[in-house]
Amino acid sequence: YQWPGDPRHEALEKFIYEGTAPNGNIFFGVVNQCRFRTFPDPSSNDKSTTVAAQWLRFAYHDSATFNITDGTGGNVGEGMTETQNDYRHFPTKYISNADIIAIGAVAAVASCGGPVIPLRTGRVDAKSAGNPGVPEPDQDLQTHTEKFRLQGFNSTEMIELVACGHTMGGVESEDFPLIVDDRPTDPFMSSTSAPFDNTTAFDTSVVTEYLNGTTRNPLVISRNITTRSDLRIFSSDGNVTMNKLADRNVFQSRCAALLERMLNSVPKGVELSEPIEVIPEMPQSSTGLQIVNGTLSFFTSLRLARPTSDPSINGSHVSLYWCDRYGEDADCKSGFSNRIKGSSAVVGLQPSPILHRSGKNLTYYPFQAPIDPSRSISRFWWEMDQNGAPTRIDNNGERYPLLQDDIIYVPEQSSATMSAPNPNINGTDTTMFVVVGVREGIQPNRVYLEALDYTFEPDWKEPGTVTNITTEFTKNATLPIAPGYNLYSAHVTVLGSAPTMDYILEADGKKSILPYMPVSNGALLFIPTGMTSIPGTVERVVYVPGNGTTPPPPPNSAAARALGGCQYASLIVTILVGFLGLLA
Ligand code: HEM
Repeated sequence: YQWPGDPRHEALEKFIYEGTAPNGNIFFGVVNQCRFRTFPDPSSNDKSTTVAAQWLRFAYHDSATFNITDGTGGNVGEGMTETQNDYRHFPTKYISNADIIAIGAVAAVASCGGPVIPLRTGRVDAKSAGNPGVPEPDQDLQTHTEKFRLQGFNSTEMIELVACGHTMGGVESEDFPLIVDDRPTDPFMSSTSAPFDNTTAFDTSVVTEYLNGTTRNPLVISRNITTRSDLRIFSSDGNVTMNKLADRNVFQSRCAALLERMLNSVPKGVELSEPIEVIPEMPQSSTGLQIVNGTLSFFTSLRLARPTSDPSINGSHVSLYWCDRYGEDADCKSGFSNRIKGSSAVVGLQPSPILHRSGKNLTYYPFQAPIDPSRSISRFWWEMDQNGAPTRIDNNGERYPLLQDDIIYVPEQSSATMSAPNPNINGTDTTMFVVVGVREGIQPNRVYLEALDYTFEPDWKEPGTVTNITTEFTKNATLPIAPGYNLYSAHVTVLGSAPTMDYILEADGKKSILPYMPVSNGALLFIPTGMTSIPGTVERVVYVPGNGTTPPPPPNSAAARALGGCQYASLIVTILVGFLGLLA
C-alpha cells in the first residue's frame, strides 16, 4: 500500500479495522464479544437479544426494502430504534449510512463467531423511500418465496438466508405479542423474548435443534400456526437444505456467501469498491506537525496489523527516522537523517470484531518528535528491530511524505463547547474555537476551514441535515507565541456530532490543505491518537537510500567525519567516568 492513498479508502479501512470514527467515537464497543445490550444489568429484560442480532436484522431490513427515509417498510421492533441510535454518530463525508449498516452487519456476524464477510463499500444513501414490504411472519410460503425472488434469491437460498439470520436473536413479545407471550417463569425464555435457538453464537444450533425436534424457535413452534413462517420455509424442500446446513463448514460458508450478496444488493449505477482489507503497515491518520507545549512537534504512530500468533511483535522496538525539509540536509541529500530510537509496542485496546475474527491484532508504536522549524520534516520511515534483525518500513521504498507544513493544527489552543440543545436536530450544537499555525514568512491571501457534518433524526424518518460550513480564520496575536508559526483562529458552530474539517491556506497562488483532522465532540481539547507518547531524543544518523537498514557510516565520508565528533564526545565521557571512578 502506498501512503497516502485515497482518503475515502483510508477512512473506511480505519473505521472497519480500528472501529473508530475520525472524532474518536468507538463504533464496535456495544457489539463486541456478542454481548447483550444491557446484560448483566439485573433489571434488564433484554437477555435473549444481542446487539449483534439487532444489527444483522437491521441490515436485512435495509436490503429487503427498508431504507432510512422510509418510516413504513415493516421495520417493527425496539431493536431497530436502538440500532439507529448506535449508528447515528458515525456517517461522515467518506462513510455513508448505508455502508455503516453493512459494516455493522459484518461486525455483528464476526463478533458472534460467524464467518468474516468480505466488505465492499461505496453504498449511496437513499434520498427517498423504497417499496414497503419486508416479509412478515403471517404471510404464506408463496408470498415469501416471491419476495426473496425479487431480491435475487431462489427458494433454496431463501431457506439458507433465513437460517443464517435466525441463528442470532429472537422474537420480542412486546413487538410480536401474538407470537411470544409473556412467560417470566419459563427458564429458557427471558421475560419478554424468545430466542431462535439455544446459543447466542452465530452457529448451526438453529438448524440442528430444528432437525432434532428440540427447537424453541418461536417462528417454528408458535401457538399461532399462521405465524410459523420459519417452519414453512425450513421444511419447504423436505428439509434437504436444512440437513446440508447442519454441517458447520457448509453453514459458515453458505452464510458468508449469501449474507455478502444480501449486503451487496445495491441499486443499478452504484458501484461497490473491491473488498477493503486491513493495511499491514499504516501511519495513524493523525500523523502530522502540531504545536504542543510551545514546541513544534511531529506526531505519528506506526500501526501494524499482524496475525495474533505472530511472535515477532513481542519485545520488538521501532525507531522513527525522518529527513529535513529545508537546509543543507534537506531530503537527506547530505546523507543525514534524524532518528528517535526505540518505541515499544502498545497493543490496541478494543480490536474490531472483524479484525479479531480474521486472527489479527493491531499494534501501535507512538512517537512525538521535537522539530526545529527551520529544518522541518519532508519524509519519514521506521525501522523495526526484532531481536537484533532490523527491517525498514518505508512505504515501498518511497518513505512516507509529509505533504505540507505551511498550515498546521494547534490542538492545545483549540477548544470545543456544547451550546444549548437544538430542538431542530434533537441534539446539541457544538461551538468550536479552532487554532491553526501558518508558517512564518508566508503572506496568506486566505486562511479558512471547510466543515462537513451530518445530523440524523432519532427515528431516521428524515434523511437529516448536511451542514457544509466555510469559516474564515483571522490572525490572533493574543495567543501564545509559537515557534516558526503565526497563529490564526476561528469560531465555528456545527450541528451533529461527527464533523470533519479541512483547514485551507491560500498563498502565492498555492493552496495547502490540512485534511480530515480528528475533531472531538464537546471535549475541551482535541487530542489526537498517538499524543500520549512523550517527546523522544533526536539523533543525527547516516542515511543510505534503498532497502535494508541504516548502516554504519562509510570511512572518510562527510557523514563519518561529522559523526567523528560524536565519537570524541563519547571518549570524553568514558574518560570522565573513569576519572570519577578513580576519585571514588
Ligand atoms: C420470511 C422471512 C423472514 C421473516 C418473516 C422474519 C421474521 C422475523 C421476526 C418476526 C423477528 C422478530 C423481531 C422482533 O421481535 O423484533 C425476526 C428477528 C430476526 N430476524 Fe428475521 N425474518 C425473516 C428473514 C430474515 C433474514 C433473511 C434475516 C437475515 C439474514 C433475518 C434476521 C433476523 C435477526 C438477526 C433477528 C433477531 C433480531 C433480534 O433479536 O433483535 N430474518 N425475524
